[in-house]
Amino acid sequence: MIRAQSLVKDFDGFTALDGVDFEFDKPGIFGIIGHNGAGKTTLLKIMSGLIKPTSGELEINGVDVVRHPDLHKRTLGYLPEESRLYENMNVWSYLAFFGEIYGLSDEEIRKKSRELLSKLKLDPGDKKMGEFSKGMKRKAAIARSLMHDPSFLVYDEPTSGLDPMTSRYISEFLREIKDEGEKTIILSAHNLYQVEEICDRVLILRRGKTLALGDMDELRSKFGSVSYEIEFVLDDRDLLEGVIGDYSESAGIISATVEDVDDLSNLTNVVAKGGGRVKKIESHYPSLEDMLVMIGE
Ligand SMILES: Nc1ncnc2c1ncn2[C@@H]1O[C@H](COP(=O)(O)OP(=O)(O)OP(=O)(O)O)[C@@H](O)[C@H]1O
Repeated sequence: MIRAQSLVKDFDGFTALDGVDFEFDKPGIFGIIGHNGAGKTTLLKIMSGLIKPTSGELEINGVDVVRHPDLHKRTLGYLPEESRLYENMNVWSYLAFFGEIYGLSDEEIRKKSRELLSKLKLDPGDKKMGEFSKGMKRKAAIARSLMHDPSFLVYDEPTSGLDPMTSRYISEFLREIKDEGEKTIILSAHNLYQVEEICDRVLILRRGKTLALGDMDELRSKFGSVSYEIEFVLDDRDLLEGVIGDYSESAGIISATVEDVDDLSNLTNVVAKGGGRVKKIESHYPSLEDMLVMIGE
């Protein structure tokens, strides 16, 4: 359970977060999105106990994170936007190093490292981490964040800069963690398709303020309704007068977008009565990307 109330963060007179409130009350994935500079990393750092808010309250799983960040860190796995890896180490020593910091036994370290590298499909061979690809580095950092089996994960842009295959693999990995039903994952991302796919609840930040908060259905109803794309054939174009506005035509097929379900029904009646035929109707919901474009910088 996360409860954030009126979180404010000032950096030398610049307000990066300006009174952010939200709650997330179950295991699952909570996404934070917004344009560059919206305050995502600042919020994630506060949620990790790495920096303190200038004012406001934050409680995570019963711990007052503002006053007791160290208590919170025991159950936290944090993935920064850019992880500093130990270039000359191999990944086994790297995971062992962090395993020891977390107080794991040698046996636990070996078991956990094997399990995580296999789940993440990270096969390091005899490469040092400095020789890893970006995707391998990200996977190593994710494995490190999970060594002590934390219940709360804070991931800052887990798939940024990765190719679509690796990005997809990491999304699937996060979804599997979510399906186990024991961990809460807070992530920020610019890959909005990924956020739509895996997040249960999304916070949209704009210049440090909450612009919207909800699951995808709630956000869609806030940012606009469904529209319908229709394709049909109809010989007598005069029948369309006053029924639809703009339409385009290619190889005898007419395409139009209709915003209202009654207008759609009216149009399909006109097409049927005029001896035409509807070939396709598709519903179009606003995506998170559409929403971010709508809200502007
Ligand atoms: N330590 C700092 N000192 C001064 N200003 C800061 C500091 N950290 C962040 N900021 C400012 O706070 C604002 C929010 O930054 P933040 O990194 O949280 O944004 P973001 O949403 O994560 O951006 P991006 O998508 O580009 O990573 C920015 O204007 C940034 O310059």
